[in-house]
Formats: sequence, C-alpha cells, structure tokens
Amino acid sequence: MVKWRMLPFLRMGGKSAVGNTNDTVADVADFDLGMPPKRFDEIPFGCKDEIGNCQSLGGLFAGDGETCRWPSAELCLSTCGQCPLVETAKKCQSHYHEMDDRMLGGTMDWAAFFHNITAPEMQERFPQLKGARVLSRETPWVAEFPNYLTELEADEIIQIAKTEGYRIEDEHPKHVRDVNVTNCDSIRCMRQPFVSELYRRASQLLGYHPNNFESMEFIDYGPGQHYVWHADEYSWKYPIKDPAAVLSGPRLLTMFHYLSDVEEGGETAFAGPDSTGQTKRLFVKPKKGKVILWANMKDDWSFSEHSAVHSALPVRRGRKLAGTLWIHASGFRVPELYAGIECNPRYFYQQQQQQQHHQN
Ligand SMILES: O=C(O)CCC(=O)C(=O)O
Ligand SMILES: [Fe+2]
Repeated sequence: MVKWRMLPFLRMGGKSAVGNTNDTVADVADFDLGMPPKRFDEIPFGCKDEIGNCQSLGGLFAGDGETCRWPSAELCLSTCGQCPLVETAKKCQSHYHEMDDRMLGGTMDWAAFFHNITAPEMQERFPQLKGARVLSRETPWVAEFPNYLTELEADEIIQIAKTEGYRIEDEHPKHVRDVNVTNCDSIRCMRQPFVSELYRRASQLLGYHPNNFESMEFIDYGPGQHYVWHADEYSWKYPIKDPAAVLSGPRLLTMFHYLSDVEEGGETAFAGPDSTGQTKRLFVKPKKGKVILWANMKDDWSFSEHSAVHSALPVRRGRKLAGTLWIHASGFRVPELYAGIECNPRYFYQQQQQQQHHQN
C-alpha cells in the first residue's frame, strides 16, 4: 500500500482558498428522477475467513502470519471467499472477473451515476442515504450524504482507528500535508465487522466490488493541520509503466467520511475551473457522520478531472477525524495482480479491440 500513499501534490497559487464557509455551497442539481441501477442488490457478499486458505497457497503473508505486505496483504480478506481465484488467475482465466462492465468501454457516465446514487428511490431504500444531494456537477462531480453514519457508527470507526494507532504522516513535507494517519490494512482492522460493513455499504451504493477499494485511511487533524491542493489520482498516465497501476486503474472516486464535527476550519475545499474557465469554489464543512463522494476522472476515465483538485483547510479549533476510501476503476486487490498483465481485463479488452481492428 505504501506506494499509493505517496501522493504528489499539486500547488495552486500557494494561497489558501477563502470564501463562503457556510454549510455547502454549490450548484445543486435538479435532476429528473430515474430508477437506480439494477446492479445495486446483486453484489455478492458473505465474507468468510479465508486467511488459512490463503496462507496455504504460500507467499501471501509475511513470516509472522499477521503482518501482511501490499498487495498480498489484502488479497485474501478483501476477496472474501474468492481465494481459489488466485489459482485461477495464475492460470490466467479470469479476464473479466474484476473489471466493471461500465468501465470496459472506456467511458463513465458520471451524470447518470451521480443522479442514481442520490435519487429519491435510493434514499427510500437505504436510510443512510437520506438527504443525499449533488453539490457540484461536472466540475467536479461531488455528492453529499449527510446521514451516512450515525454518531455511534462514527465513534466506532474512531475507536477502530485508535486501536490501529495514528502516526504522524511522514511521506509529505509538513507544509504540504500535516496530519496523523493510520491505514486499515492490518488483519485486525480488516476483521472488524464495522469495517466490512463500511465496504459493504460503499459497494452497495456505488456498484463497485470492494476489491476495487483501497483499504480505508483514517486521518486526524488537530489545530493548524491541513493538506494543500492536490489531486487524489496521480499515477494514471496512459500508457503507464507501472503494471500495478495498470491493473487497478486510476482512483476513480474518493469517498470521504467525516467522523467528527469541527468547531472551526477544516473544510474540504474544491477550486476547479467550471466549464467556462471561471474558478469555482466549493467548501464542505465537516459534520460528524456526513460522507462526500467525488469523481477524480472525466467521463473518459483515463483522463484526470482537473477540477477535482482539492485541499483540507487548516483546522482552527477542535479536531477533524475522517476516513477516506479510494475507489479504483478495476480490482485494486485482486488475483490478477499475481498473474501478470495478460490477465488484466483492461489489457485483455484492448488486445481484443486491436485484433478486431486488424481483422477489419
Ligand atoms: O481532509 C480532507 O478534507 C481531505 C483529505 C484529502 O484530500 C486526502 O487525504 O487525500
Ligand atoms: Fe485528497
């Protein structure tokens, strides 16, 4: 996982954003209603403990059997009962296993996606989605779910993070990112029932398999702590040299869980240009239990959405606790990682396209 935490940053003018820090300020979308995608209830769950099986496959865990290494660290737990797929993948048989159908054509209809996940039908079906709304359309796409977690649930996550133990983030200089972090990539953390529940909820809402998720990152900002303007997606350049990144694709979406209220400051700020090139500011005030979701890529999801650049404004008073879930275009923690590039669905799909092109 370490490589994924080395986010290069993008400085925009070096100044902190200033502006309206009331609740949330944005073009609130006025969508037509539509049915939620039918996939939402079709995602298989029911995790069972596969650690024993995975260990017997060999090489998946570090010597002590407890400390895992990326990416194998997360393979078995995240695949939840699919460890036999490791073997399948080694034989290169699982081409379409992880790649979401929506991604295969190379474009993503974010308008429909954000419309569906905030639709009244979804809010009726899933109480945690009550009050969902789109805060910003297209530049960038941002939605908020003000009641996603109850207070008790937010406290539960904080407790899990504390047990993991926050450490000072040391991969960026302090003036860039100043925060305490911990990652949910230990077996202990991944075994927490509420962590599974969080992945389940996200998967149900977004329609992506949890294998496409990075393990959750828990963060804790005290007064003065912040994160300057940056893009969450940084690695995806097509064609890309790093096979791991090819295999998992870019960080399509960021799902940000606020676990505390903050007395003053700590807003998540977006500053992208709108479609006319004007700078558009959106400030999201932290609120315990609220979740926001934004798209880091354009409809053609091989291209970064520049307006998704964002920052965490310094906390002025209080503490800001949060949990971040990054969602990839394809399996981030999947057996294909072990089976070589030919087993990657995107690669496979491109090969097919090329063959067809040559035949025509
Ligand atoms: O703290 C925030 O509001 C945003 C954090 C963030 O952008 C990140 O950790 O990548
Ligand atoms: Fe970020």
